[in-house]
Amino acid sequence: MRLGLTGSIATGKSTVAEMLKQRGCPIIDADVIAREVVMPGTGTLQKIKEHFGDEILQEDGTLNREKLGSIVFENPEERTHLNEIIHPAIRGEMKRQAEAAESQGAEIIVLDIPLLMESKLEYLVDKVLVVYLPEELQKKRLIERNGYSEKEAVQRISSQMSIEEKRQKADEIIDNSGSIEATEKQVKQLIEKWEASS
Ligand SMILES: CC(C)(COP(=O)(O)OP(=O)(O)OC[C@H]1O[C@@H](n2cnc3c(N)ncnc32)[C@H](O)[C@@H]1O)[C@@H](O)C(=O)NCCC(=O)NCCS
Ligand SMILES: Nc1ncnc2c1ncn2[C@@H]1O[C@H](COP(=O)(O)OP(=O)(O)OP(=O)(O)O)[C@@H](O)[C@H]1O
Repeated sequence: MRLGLTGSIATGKSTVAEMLKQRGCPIIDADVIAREVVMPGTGTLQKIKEHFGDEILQEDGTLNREKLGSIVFENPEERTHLNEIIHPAIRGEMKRQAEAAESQGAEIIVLDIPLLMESKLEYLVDKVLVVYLPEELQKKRLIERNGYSEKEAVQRISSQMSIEEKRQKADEIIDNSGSIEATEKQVKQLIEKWEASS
């Protein structure tokens, strides 16, 4: 089964992915792939440079992520443009890795995709699991983790579909507003449920 793991920024996807990994599920991480597909020498990085200009690269030729982030999170049109450049490469690589994990006999394969719903990628997976937090707590954890100002945090949160809407569209929900142990318990119960039904 291909499980789409999603949520919104800082709701706890990586935390839950790590728990699923500990229980033996292979994880395919869209954020990691998003970094790989813009390595120096890739066609994707070339296209980003053509659109955003040479200033978007650092002196060593790698992408200046902070600078690109500050452009695309302030400007929805630029964000759409970046998505059009980078998302096809991410999708292709995710599919390739999922097929490889399946051919090695994995039963539950986790595709960790922050923008699964925004990018309409439900077709890539069999079930969607949303890691949920009320928005106020999401903002608090984001500010604590990244040291963002209130404005930077709100800009990033509002550049995604709201977590309430994602929760309504989910097949399964993990509520990560409690302790790590409480989240761990929900992960365990879900795995047991899937294993019993397979
Ligand atoms: C703009 C970039 C360079 C900023 O890099 P930075 O290192 O600061 O952030 P990072 O990649 O760790 O992303 C952090 C979180 O921001 C959110 N996010 C990233 N890209 C987007 C986007 N295009 N739209 C909305 N939210 C986004 C996601 O929740 C993600 O988990 C980078 O996020 C990027 O290349 N984005 C486009 C690729 C993409 O859509 N990635 C999301 C996974 S599919
Ligand atoms: N149950 C919890 N209690 C307290 N803090 C938590 C809990 N779960 C996660 N966190 C913390 O909240 C922050 C966000 O969690 P995490 O990095 O897993 O989110 P994410 O959804 O993967 O984020 P992103 O979308 O940015 O990749 C981290 O600093 C993490 O340590």
